[in-house]
Amino acid sequence: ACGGIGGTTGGTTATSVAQIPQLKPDQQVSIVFESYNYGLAGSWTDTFNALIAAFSKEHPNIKVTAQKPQGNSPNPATDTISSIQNQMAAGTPPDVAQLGFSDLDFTIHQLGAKPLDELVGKQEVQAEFDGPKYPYAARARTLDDWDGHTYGVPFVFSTPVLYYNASLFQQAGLDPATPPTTWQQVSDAARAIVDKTGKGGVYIDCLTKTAKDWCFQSMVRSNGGRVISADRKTLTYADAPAVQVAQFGQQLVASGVMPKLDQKQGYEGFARGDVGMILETSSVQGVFEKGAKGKWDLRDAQMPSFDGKPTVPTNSGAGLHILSNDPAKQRAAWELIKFLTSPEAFTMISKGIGYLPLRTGLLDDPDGLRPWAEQNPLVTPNVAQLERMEPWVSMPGANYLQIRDNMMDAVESVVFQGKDARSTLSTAQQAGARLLPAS
Ligand SMILES: O=P(O)(O)OC[C@H](O)CO
Repeated sequence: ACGGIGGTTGGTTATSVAQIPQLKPDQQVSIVFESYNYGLAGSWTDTFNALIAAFSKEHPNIKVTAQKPQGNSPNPATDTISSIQNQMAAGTPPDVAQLGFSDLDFTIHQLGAKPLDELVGKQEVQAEFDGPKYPYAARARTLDDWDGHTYGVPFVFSTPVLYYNASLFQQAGLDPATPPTTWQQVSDAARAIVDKTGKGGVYIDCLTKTAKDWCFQSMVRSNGGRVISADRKTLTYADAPAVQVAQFGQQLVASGVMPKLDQKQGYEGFARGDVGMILETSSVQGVFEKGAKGKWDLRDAQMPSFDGKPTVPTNSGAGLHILSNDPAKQRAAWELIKFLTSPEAFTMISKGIGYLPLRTGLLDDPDGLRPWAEQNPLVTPNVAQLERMEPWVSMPGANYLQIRDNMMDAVESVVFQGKDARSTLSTAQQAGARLLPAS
């Protein structure tokens, strides 16, 4: 029987590991922590440096060496797995790593992430999620579960948020108090922005290989389909709902309201005030706030719907996983994980970067994040979507990345190069189907 969000696909799952001892008060331990949030200067790196400094103060016996994934992809979050594999081949993997939910199947079955409930015991895992004060949001706490075990602690993520430039709305004669709620309204607003201001209309950061597939999955589900069947055995991204999403993106580009930009150009352009709207992860909210400060009015809204069909927000982001085989390092890694997911840490992460505070009770507490949230309403649409969020589903098997990348390459070529949607997605899907694990 399968738990989590899908079936296992073979590999090397540990089913029984010994519970690790506590560290002695004077026991010195060094661990390596790898996070893609070290891959972008500014709000990401600053916040993570502050987090590790605060942890080191609380745990002077644990020395943390923090590093970004090896590689030079424009999106450091796409370098994580090859980085771990290279270090594993060299015999020196990091002890604790922040790995994407899209990589979960592979992380468990090929990278050998440890089942935390066996490492530290079920009760301690439960206590971590319940917290003494602010429990994890219900939709967040099981994202790294599989087959009845907890292989990671969900850490940083967002749902798809529609950020918009209220100053450009005003210049275009649009009402910034009523942002678009449907994709048709987005298209119309984008047209007005292009025509009246000469700026870009909208950038949907869900339609390229670099964006990965978290919010493409969300858009397709919001149009009544899926990219892979619920049992993760059949690819379904050449079905009508996905084809229509790709065609919609293509029309936006062809009509000149979505600029032909890659991911980095897209979010940097929006931060500069050169694009009216962007569908984006809140991981770059700090970049937008910095760009907007003193120059233009940054606001946001929930993701738009297709003609009023209910939206299905999915999550981006990553969880924290223990890869070390050494009991002392495993315990030190667990201490780091507990700290990084503490109320104190989520307060720093939400304020500094913009990711969701997964201990959502913080937002209701006058001594927690409530005063900040009242001054910073950008968090509100994201938190509302968290309540009905569905998991970002990882593709199955050892070829999962190739399956995902083939799909997103096909989507990208439809949207940005004008390829025929139906035939392009069908051809890619047939190739992807051959890469699925035999079952
Ligand atoms: O998945 P997130 O939300 O952590 O964001 C990382 C993105 O890939 C940045 O573009």
